[in-house]
Amino acid sequence: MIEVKALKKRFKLTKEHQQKGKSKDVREHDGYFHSVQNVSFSCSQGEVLGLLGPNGAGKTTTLRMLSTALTPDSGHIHINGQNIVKKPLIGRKSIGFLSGSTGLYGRLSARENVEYFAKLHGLKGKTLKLRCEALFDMLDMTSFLDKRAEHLSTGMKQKASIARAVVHQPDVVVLDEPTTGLDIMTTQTVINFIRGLKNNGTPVIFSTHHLDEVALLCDRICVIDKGVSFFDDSIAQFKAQGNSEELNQAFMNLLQGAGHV
Ligand SMILES: Nc1ncnc2c1ncn2[C@@H]1O[C@H](COP(=O)(O)OP(=O)(O)OP(=O)(O)O)[C@@H](O)[C@H]1O
Repeated sequence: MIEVKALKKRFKLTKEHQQKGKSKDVREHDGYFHSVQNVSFSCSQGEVLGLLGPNGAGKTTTLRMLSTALTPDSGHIHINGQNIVKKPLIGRKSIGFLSGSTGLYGRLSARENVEYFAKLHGLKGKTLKLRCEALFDMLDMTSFLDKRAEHLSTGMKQKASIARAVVHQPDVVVLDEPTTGLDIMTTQTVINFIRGLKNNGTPVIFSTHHLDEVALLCDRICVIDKGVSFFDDSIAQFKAQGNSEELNQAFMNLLQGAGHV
């Protein structure tokens, strides 16, 4: 289980970043951009949580704190009771993180990339081979395993990046917009893969702008805007914010209710 409480992260503003005039974001003050101001949510065994919010809401900044790439200014992130803000090494072992950038080594093949990260996580021998082969199969990667990463298509790179992120069988999987830019077939493979993680009991948190994927996968929803989470509840409660099964309406109603549009 992962519990996130009252996360905050601000960035020091350089002269180039400072905006002038009325269009200035309310989060820009005191020489800082307060990207994440108060974000809380939780996700238990076997649940999938969708992190929703308009562009610039603070989703990626939040997920980068979960991955330990960024240190929160304040707040807590507990995985199975361990505070990973205080113990980032435990966090790195416990979380599988897919970021927006692929992070693959261009000169290594897809197979070599995944096996390399498996070795970094201490896997070896038959265990490493079996784990990698299982992932290659689940993500339908066999046709391009020996191609260099720099020559792979967007979808192939994304599959290799996902395999790389989860090769160590992390306790929690965090995916930043995992299907952005993918074709229909590849999107379906990724959706099936997330379902497989859920069925194995792994909590999955993913950010997305695609509400059709939310309807297919999510048990819980967290909505954030302007760096603040103002909804963290079940998919049933999320749907209840609209008049029908139409999730777009629920999303817009929530943003309007919170005074964000
Ligand atoms: N290093 C930084 N310095 C200054 N501002 C930053 C920095 N990183 C992020 N921000 C700002 O924080 C805000 C939140 O960005 P973030 O990437 O987390 O949003 P997002 O919800 O993931 O957006 P999108 O849906 O467009 O990907 C943005 O306004 C962004 O410009």
